[in-house]
Amino acid sequence: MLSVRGLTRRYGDKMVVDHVSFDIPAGMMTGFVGANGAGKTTTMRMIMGVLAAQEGESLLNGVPLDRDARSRFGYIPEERGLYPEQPILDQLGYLGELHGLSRREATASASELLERFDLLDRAKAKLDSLSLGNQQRVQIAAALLHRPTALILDEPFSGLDPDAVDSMVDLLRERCSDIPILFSSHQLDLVDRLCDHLVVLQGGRVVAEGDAEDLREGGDILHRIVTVPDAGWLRGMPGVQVLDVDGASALIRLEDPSRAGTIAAQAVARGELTEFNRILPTLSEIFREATR
Ligand SMILES: Nc1ncnc2c1ncn2[C@@H]1O[C@H](COP(=O)(O)OP(=O)(O)OP(=O)(O)O)[C@@H](O)[C@H]1O
Repeated sequence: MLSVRGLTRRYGDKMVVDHVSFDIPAGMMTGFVGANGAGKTTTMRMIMGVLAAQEGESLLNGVPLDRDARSRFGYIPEERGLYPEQPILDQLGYLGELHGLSRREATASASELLERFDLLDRAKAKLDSLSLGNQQRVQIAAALLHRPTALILDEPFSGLDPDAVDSMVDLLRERCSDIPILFSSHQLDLVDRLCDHLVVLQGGRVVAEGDAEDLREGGDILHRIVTVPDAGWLRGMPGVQVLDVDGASALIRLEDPSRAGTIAAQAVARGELTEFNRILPTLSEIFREATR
């Protein structure tokens, strides 16, 4: 588990990251979301040590990160960081060496990843001769080639088409299933689909954090109820807020969710109850609620 404890950064008088603490559990994809300027990139830079924290620290399994521990991480920085005008395989080989691999190991690992992305025949090409999506794949290859102990990925999916996102996620799940992964994103549909754990930042502070299922269970739970012939009777029920009725089907919010059984029993007594489902909020809805 990677943990962030009290990380703080000001620029002049402006507090940009304000005593931020959260966990990035191993074996999970942790989504890091927040509006532009919320402080995600600044936090990730402090975790990676490329920007000094003014207060606080980051720890891996309880041990504060030092240069050595960070050199085993994989990082995609916001500004990317590969050289546009240099051949791809040369760069990856050099980077692998920086991460402690021999040149031969680095080249073998880079070639394997490039092959996986169907880019091996472009290994000698300059990075900027590739499409943006393929450049992004090379960035991912650079983050993965030394079998990292944790991944810090700043907007790794931006600019990728849906198939490319899927193949990237398959690769992450396959090769990094037991390490902490933190990725920032503005694509809430992706966050909904990919996250096992979520951290929501607003104005430099954590406003929601937790496992996806716990957050959803603790959010605004609705019920879809279908009663034949008509669900209109629910409107008069105390403790039931009817959000929408369409003939036999209604979307309701219960003031006291533990009364769901009573409502279901009344529906049965009145006629035919054909459906009664809990509808958990999506992570996008949790994000919107937390940042309202
Ligand atoms: N070097 C700097 N000097 C002054 N202010 C800075 C500096 N770097 C970042 N900031 C400010 O810190 C705030 C947080 O920026 P940061 O890039 O961390 O946010 P973010 O959540 O990653 O945003 P985005 O989603 O747009 O990438 C912003 O208001 C930004 O203008």
